[in-house]
Amino acid sequence: MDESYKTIIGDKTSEFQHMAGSDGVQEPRIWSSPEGGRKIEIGKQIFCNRSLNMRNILAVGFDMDYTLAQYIPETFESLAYEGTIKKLVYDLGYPQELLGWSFDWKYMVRGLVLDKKRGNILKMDRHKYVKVAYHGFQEMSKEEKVGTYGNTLIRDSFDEPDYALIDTLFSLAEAYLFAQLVDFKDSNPGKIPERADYARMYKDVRAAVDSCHRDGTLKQTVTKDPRSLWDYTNVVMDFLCGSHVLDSSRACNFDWLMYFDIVITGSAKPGFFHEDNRANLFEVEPESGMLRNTDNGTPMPQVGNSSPRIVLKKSNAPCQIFQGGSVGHLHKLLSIESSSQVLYVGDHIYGDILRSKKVLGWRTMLVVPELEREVKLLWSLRNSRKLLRLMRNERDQIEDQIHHMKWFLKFEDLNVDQKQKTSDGIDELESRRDQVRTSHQQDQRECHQKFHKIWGQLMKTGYQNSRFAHQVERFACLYTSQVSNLSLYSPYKYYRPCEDFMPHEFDILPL
Ligand SMILES: Nc1nc2c(ncn2[C@@H]2O[C@H](COP(=O)(O)O)[C@@H](O)[C@H]2O)c(=O)[nH]1
Ligand SMILES: [Mg+2]
Repeated sequence: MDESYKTIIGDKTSEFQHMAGSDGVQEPRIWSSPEGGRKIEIGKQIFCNRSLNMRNILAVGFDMDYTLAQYIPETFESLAYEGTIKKLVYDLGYPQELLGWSFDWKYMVRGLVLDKKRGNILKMDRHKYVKVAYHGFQEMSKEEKVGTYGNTLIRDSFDEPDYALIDTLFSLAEAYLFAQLVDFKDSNPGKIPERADYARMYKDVRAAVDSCHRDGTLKQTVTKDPRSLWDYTNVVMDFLCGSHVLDSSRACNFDWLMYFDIVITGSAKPGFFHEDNRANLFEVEPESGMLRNTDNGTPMPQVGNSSPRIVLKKSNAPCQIFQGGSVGHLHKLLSIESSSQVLYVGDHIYGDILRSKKVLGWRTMLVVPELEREVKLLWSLRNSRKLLRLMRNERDQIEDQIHHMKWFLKFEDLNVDQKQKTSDGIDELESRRDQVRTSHQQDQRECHQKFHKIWGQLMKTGYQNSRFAHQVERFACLYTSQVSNLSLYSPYKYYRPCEDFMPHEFDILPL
């Protein structure tokens, strides 16, 4: 395999290697080493929204893509972008000049919402107020934004089918391409295929991206000619857990299976999480990738074939590999009695976290790779943020003073001199308030731009939590920047959330 393919998946799993050396000798795990229990650097900490005692967890499940395997977006998402453009041009009649376009992988971020009909890209707060809005790449004025989204009645929609949520890193390329097409259509209306309004363009992009995922455009670049989803999983996991070589022609030794009891590929989440999902469960024969039928999770022995259960060379621990099925099968295979005994770790707030929490009541951990940079920046900007808070308080105090003086002027029986003095005082205060307000806005904007030049801090919009942060808070029991951070904590860790604060408590309890 071409060496350049190696850069598609990041090696964020170095801690895994402390579990078993390449010679198979067990090395001390971080949590049982003397280093365990020390202060963990902020970018690698696990943050807790809901108490979770790991002693009560019987099974920990891991999603693979963008959870265990951190694809590098500048290469992996560029593949999706280029593949999508080719499909738009060659299959859907979009103009050839799209082939010369390029992808700025840093432009879009998770948590954004696409307004398909209007061609807008939005960032909103937890109350679904639109705080940042662009038409294509053109920033919308405050008036346009309020005119379009200010109506409180439409605020609780912002969901499919008219809106698309950018909630996985897989969606960055399609969001960027949508913005490019909106700009292109606005300045070249005749060049876009007939009847393609913004919503149609979105649909075309979505269909083309979907097809890139289905027809192997992406997976074939990660590993040449994967014969099945199992084959692909095997190559990626083999790379992550030891070999660091993405080579499907190399004979895999399946060593990575020693870390797992069960592997399921092609689970078709989020449908997998519905117990009434009657999807068939097949057992996978690891060497050949052949599927065997099972009877509700119990493999059905086949005449003339050996059992597909792998007995691992090193640990003698069996690991079973399946394709399809649903959560009922999984619970049965693992002898799970209560769904609160399962912790599931994933990167997709909707497909992994929200569905498994809402439908099943599994405990959840969200992997947010962006978090590492975000918390480090927060830390370095802590003094500026304190100053911002002080400026905001000063602005509020001046504003209150102005209001009082205005009422005084209006309702009290004042002589000419008193009236003049009060008016002058109001003028002075108004000019001071304007100064403070302007510098506060400027400094606040600059602070946000340090996180992202367009969209600001991932978890905030202004002073409010972003919609994305709100979802994380509601549905992820735990969240962290990468899976391997788990190895920095004891497997018996009792994760406890920090104290909740209501606005009335802030001035009473020092933070
Ligand atoms: N058919 C589509 N498949 C997609 C799309 N976006 C991602 N994917 C595939 O899903 C899995 C990753 O999901 P995960 O929850 O298991 O991490 C991987 O196989 C992707 O190729 C899509 O738009 N359409
Ligand atoms: Mg994933």
